[in-house]
Amino acid sequence: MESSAEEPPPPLPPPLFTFGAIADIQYADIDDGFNYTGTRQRYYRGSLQLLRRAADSWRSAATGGGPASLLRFVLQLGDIVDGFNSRQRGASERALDAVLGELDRVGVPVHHVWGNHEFYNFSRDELMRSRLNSAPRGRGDGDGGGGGGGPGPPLTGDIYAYHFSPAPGFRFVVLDAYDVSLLGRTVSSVQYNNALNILKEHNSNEDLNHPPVEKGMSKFAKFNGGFSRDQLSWLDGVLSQSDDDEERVIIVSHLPVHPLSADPVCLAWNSEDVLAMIGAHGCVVCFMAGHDHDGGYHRDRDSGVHHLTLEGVIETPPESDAFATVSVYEDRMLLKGRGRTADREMLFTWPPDETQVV
Ligand SMILES: Nc1ncnc2c1ncn2[C@@H]1O[C@H](COP(=O)(O)OP(=O)(O)O)[C@@H](O)[C@H]1O
Repeated sequence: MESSAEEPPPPLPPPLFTFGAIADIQYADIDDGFNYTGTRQRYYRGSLQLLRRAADSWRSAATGGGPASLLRFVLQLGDIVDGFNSRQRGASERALDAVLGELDRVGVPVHHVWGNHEFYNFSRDELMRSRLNSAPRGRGDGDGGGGGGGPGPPLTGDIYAYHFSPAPGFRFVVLDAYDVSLLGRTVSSVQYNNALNILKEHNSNEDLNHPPVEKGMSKFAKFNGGFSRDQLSWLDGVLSQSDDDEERVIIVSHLPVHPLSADPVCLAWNSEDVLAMIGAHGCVVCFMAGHDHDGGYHRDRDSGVHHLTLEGVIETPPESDAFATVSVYEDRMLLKGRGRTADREMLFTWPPDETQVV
């Protein structure tokens, strides 16, 4: 019998590790509503059901399968509860308990990113003391977080950023996209006034939540924020160390930074600074964000970095889903999407050779 002309590709080995990712749950125990422009329905109660389905799926991934495929952790990309909760006494805490209860059932660590809705519900101090602060505490060994140890200059003050290594050769960096923002900063603080100056320099609207119409300026809205010089120099140190250690780095932030990976109105104020820094460090392979509920994806032509914006749970109808389970291999990440979130293969090599389909 003749053998077929083309052999099928060999099956992939088991992944090195697997993780879950979800964005913009924005749970509130209120009736459905719409986004500000009235163009998208928001399913405030339904978001908890969608989170439950994601948790069920991750729970079986964490407990089933072979040891190498076990789900290690979940990334919660920000806006876990909606700002509407803050209008009713005690509702923010109740909503937070409800969503964290669902995530607890998965039985793996959850890494929380902070978005604008975290600050509509809680002060920065409250967040720092809450379960939404997932930075490892009191460690100085390079896997520490916040103001703790790690390469580069230590983080000072109340910037919520840290890094962790779930497996040898891989590092995740959690960024604080509201470090420079009106949100979460007290009106009398130096940080608030610095942020106000930046915002007013680019946004002349009376309502600073109203984005400017000028091209490239729409990101300068009050519901966004940016990264301070301190945070960027800390990030530079972390990435330099990862370059030296030949690690692959995945950065996570509520706000996206690549203009082709999301609606530009959703970008961080100083997105260009982060893009330039990523471009200067070969270790970064992926930047994951939320905030734009439509989601988005773009592979940067220069750096080869995958910029992935996850679809928001809050604008996902009850009959659908929006979450990802990502398996990480030596040379790629395979994202298995559910519902509105599409499957995606993200190769690490760049530029791709002709045997690879990007
Ligand atoms: N175009 C706009 N003009 C004025 N205010 C806006 C505009 N878009 C959003 N906002 C306000 O900004 C805040 C955040 O908007 P929201 O849509 O809830 O953010 P997210 O997309 O993070 O859910 C809300 O208070 C909302 O009313």
